[in-house]
Amino acid sequence: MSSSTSSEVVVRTRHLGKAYQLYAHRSDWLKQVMFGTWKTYYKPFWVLRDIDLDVYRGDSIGILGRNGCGKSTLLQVICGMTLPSNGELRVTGRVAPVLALGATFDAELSGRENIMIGGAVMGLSRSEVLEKFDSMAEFAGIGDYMEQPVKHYSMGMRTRLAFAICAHVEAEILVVDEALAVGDAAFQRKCLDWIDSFRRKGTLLFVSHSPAEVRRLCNRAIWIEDGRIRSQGEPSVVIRAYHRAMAMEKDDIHRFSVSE
Ligand SMILES: Nc1ncnc2c1ncn2[C@@H]1O[C@H](COP(=O)(O)OP(=O)(O)OP(=O)(O)O)[C@@H](O)[C@H]1O
Repeated sequence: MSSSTSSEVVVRTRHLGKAYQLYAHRSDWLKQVMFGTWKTYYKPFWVLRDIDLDVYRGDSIGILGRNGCGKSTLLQVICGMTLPSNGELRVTGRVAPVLALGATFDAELSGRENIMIGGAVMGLSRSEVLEKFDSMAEFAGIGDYMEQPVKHYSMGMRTRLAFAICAHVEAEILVVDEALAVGDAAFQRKCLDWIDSFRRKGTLLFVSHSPAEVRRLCNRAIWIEDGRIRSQGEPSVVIRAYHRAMAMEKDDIHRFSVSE
């Protein structure tokens, strides 16, 4: 636990694992639905294994790891978007998941209508959403597109809308999964400034491929490899270990291709 955080654990996982069901043929899915009680028609693909994690109130945790190692899945499990396959999970407090919220937008509805629904999903009353609407619209900064169906939005505009809602729901835990990667420089700056102020009062879980961002915003880093926590602790220490492993791997690949 960092000295800047409290002793209250807001996210606790023990031996948490997540497996997806992989089917060799499409028809196997239907067979599983119909005859799954007697026979299994899929192979489990373990994406997370044995995750033991304590997140303290006030922590800002940066999650690192190569593509496909399980970072997003871990956040999705913590947000309640997908269920763990085994182990324990306890989350205390309102969670605002930026990318996950964007993924639930109804593409046929306008930005304004999605704000009304998204705000309600995040626990705001109708009058609270109406009261905060102008401020959300200003944060999103998408102008007249607020009245257009979301299906006409770019990825960056969807993320702006999702971030604007999350920034107004007074969540205790903010989950940012590479959401900044799709924003332009001005929006990234705005979000980073907002995250910077949020982390002074809330708890942050932040997936990023930018070590500089993790160093600046986080008091702890977690490096995930092949679905397991490989290392966690002070960001600069974890980042150094992660980079060293990446560099050694690059050297191995280089040696292999030279000796071929
Ligand atoms: N619904 C799903 N069904 C089957 N496999 C899945 C599903 N969602 C994710 N996966 C697999 O789980 C693994 C972990 O995915 P995840 O998105 O958590 O990785 P990540 O570390 O966030 O990667 P990235 O840095 O590329 O975003 C990947 O191999 C991915 O293909």
